Amino acid sequence: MGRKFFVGGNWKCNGTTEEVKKIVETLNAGQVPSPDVVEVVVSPPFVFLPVVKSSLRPDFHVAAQNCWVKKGGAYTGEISAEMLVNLDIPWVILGHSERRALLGESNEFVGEKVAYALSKGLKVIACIGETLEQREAGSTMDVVAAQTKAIAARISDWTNVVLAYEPVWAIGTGKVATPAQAQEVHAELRKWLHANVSPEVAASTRIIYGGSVNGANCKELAANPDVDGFLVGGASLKPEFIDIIKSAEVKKSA
Ligand SMILES: O=C(CO)COP(=O)(O)O
Repeated sequence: MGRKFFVGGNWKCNGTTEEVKKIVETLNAGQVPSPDVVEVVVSPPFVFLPVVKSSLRPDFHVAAQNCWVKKGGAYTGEISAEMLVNLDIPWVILGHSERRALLGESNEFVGEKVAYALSKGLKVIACIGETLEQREAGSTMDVVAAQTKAIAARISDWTNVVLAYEPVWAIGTGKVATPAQAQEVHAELRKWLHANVSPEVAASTRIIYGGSVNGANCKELAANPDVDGFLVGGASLKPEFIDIIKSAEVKKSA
């Protein structure tokens, strides 16, 4: 079936020139499995994309953390998909919960962004996930299905999409989902894709987990059959990101 393990590092709104240089040096020196085994994508803030792209090892790739919903123009402060393509930035993260919550990005808006970015040739890490209140109310699957549906309704080709399940209550809290909790939602999402998109898309789309992933908990999470990798926040700024990349080995021996 061949869903290649995927590890993304979301640096969020962090870093100085000096810190970025250090992180890249650490990444470049890290011993990791070959690109046949794991796909690694790091996502610095926009302003550092060119320097990271030009100094990063060639087997790792870069992603932007957002892009505008349509063709660029009079949208002060925005960065367009066209610009990312122009700079040869292959990936973009869209729909992160921080943007959904703090900047009011709706399911529909995120769906439109995903469709536009794909139409320009970008690959997309599309983020979904429930809040603690939603989980406690028992509506986790309804929430992530609605978020996924808003994307599915606007795209027909899932080849360049990675779906990142990031429960909001696990992001930056140190409160990681248990392997069973992650597996349960990933399996349900795959079922949803099977029923609502196609069996092929369900089988081939990578569903990665994000939320307090670190060097200590990654192997246990990676061992789950429907966990195809990670989107890492805080730990992606630290040397332990290399250990998280190495957790791809768990799949090889599975
Ligand atoms: O939001 C995340 C990645 O996009 C996860 O963040 P943390 O790994 O810091 O919890």
